[in-house]
Amino acid sequence: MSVKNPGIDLDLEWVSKARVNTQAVLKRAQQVQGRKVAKKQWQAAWLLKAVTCIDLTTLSGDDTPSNVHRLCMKASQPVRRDLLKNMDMHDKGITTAAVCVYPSRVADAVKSLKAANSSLPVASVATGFPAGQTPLKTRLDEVRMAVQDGATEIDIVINRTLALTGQWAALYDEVRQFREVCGEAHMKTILAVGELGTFTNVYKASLVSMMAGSDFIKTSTGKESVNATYPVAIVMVRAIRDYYLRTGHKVGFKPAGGIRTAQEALVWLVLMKEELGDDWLTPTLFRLGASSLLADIERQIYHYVTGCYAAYYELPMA
Ligand SMILES: O=C[C@H](O)COP(=O)(O)O
Repeated sequence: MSVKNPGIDLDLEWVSKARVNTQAVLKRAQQVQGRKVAKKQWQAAWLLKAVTCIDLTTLSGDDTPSNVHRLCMKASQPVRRDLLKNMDMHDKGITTAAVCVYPSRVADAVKSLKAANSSLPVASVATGFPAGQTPLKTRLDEVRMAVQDGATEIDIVINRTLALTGQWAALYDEVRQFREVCGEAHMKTILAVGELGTFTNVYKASLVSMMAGSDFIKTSTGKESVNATYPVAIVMVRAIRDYYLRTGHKVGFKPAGGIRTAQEALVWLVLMKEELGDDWLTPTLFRLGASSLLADIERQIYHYVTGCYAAYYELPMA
């Protein structure tokens, strides 16, 4: 990743004046979902593009060095080589964008990738993921530990209590502190939109997180009951656009949570292209956070190449 957002001073006037037109957002989301996505070889190309934007994730209580190792191997070779060869894409270095794990598993992921000679980034969730309900000192220490263990991307969660009670200055200060302890690591800020109540709150939390120096804003942890939805994405990408127009800083977007099908991945790409343009169609500014999306994408690519569907056991880790 090379794009970095230095952030700006908190502009509370901008935040307090923000309003979102719910009906317009819902209408726009419906339009995007209804778009015809590219067919045949174009669709296969778009699916490969989606693969390169995935943060391949495991965030489970039963994660171990061995399943993290498997995840890393899959991230390094996400689509079967024979399928890529058939599409003449076998020497293009196609990998996922990163692997994403809990802080305690960062060292395992770094070790596995190093042993495989892979330079794939390791992202760590942090700051009391998923609820963010631990003391600030603990949350800051967690970021420090993940960075020390080799994570070069940190997915922090915001303090929803501050957002829900309108304490935007306090939220800005916390995110700023996380930014500092991230150092050179890229920071993705998870808003947990399913717990923010209103679109206006989502827009304000997006703005404050960007002002505080987030390199990406991310919808969800995958653990809330409502995760990445298209309407909420419209609100967030428009906040990204407004922030860019006002400051000149490009901030990335990461929908995450419940994204499971190739079809959904294509809709997310269309949404990015139409709302933010081609600059946001690369892993530097767009990620799909997902634990099980890759299986369906690989299956659709298999179908494109062979004309029939693979059983899941025919595709490793599918
Ligand atoms: O950050 C990524 C999410 O936790 C993944 O959610 P998922 O398991 O629903 O794909």
